Amino acid sequence: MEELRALRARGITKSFGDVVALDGIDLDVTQGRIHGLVGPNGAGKTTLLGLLLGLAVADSGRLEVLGTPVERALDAPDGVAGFVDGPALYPSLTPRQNLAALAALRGHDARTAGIDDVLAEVGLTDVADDRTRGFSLGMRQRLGLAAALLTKPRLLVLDEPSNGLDPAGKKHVHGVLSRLAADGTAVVLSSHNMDDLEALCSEVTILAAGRVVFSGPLSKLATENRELDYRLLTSDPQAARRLADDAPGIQVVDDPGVRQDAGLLVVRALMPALDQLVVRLVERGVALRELTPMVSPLEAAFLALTEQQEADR
Ligand SMILES: Nc1ncnc2c1ncn2[C@@H]1O[C@H](COP(=O)(O)OP(=O)(O)OP(=O)(O)O)[C@@H](O)[C@H]1O
Repeated sequence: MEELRALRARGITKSFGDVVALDGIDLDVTQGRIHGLVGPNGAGKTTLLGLLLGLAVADSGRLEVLGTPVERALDAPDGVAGFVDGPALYPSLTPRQNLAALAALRGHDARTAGIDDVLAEVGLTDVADDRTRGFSLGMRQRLGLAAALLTKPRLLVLDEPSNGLDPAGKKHVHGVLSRLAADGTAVVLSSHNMDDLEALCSEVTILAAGRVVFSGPLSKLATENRELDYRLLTSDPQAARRLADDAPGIQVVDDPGVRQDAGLLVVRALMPALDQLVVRLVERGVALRELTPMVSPLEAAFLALTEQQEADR
């Protein structure tokens, strides 16, 4: 079955005076996927999300959202909703009144706009009639998400939606986004939190200094040609060390953060060399008890790619 494209960007540039925020960005997002944008501070994530929401226009390049080319107008393309830099809310109004005002602005009848449903969906029913002023960041984020859901978007654009959420709130919001994606909505979100991205996204784009340094499935990042450090715990640490020292493509790393007396070994390797080492260990009767990357593949890739880009500047 052909996958429907929610978003296609080619050669997008955007500058603010002398500052080049986006420098030839290509991006593809398919319907029903959650796509993560990650990058150091100032990499251009918010600028890019703002273009998708029609808050600014690109200086050059082609942008197609939900099958329609985005021209130079400042307006959210039909079917797109979300927020950057935190949701815009009226602090003197309650969540219910905020959503009713938004529905009215769009020419909808507040009674039939589904306000109760979206408040329940984001877990704000209990505070639906409290004033928004004084809401925590996490509650405002949830209300911003409710406002976006009210439009039944086919492309949802969120700038750091997990900011300020406690673990339960995060889990709740992740559930909402995953359900939306399962129903066919494309979600593009930025985050600095690798755990969130790994939990939520099937694909990521890494930006550094306004450029794409990686874009694709998370699984590809994990197997990309990059050495990672792994913790290795076996039934016979001495034998494991001897085998690791002799194994081609394996470097034993003396990591001060790892307790040697606990029998742990840290090895740096590409996946095929690591596979070979595991086979050798088992052949020699050394049982494998734990084998985990020291940092997640996404975090390792993020650090390697963005540091390289910074060095090249
Ligand atoms: N309105 C603006 N006027 C001037 N410069 C801007 C403006 N918006 C963004 N920039 C600059 O463009 C670059 C990209 O900023 P952007 O906010 O898109 O980065 P980001 O990846 O979202 O960063 P962060 O992770 O800190 O939120 C930065 O150098 C920033 O200072």
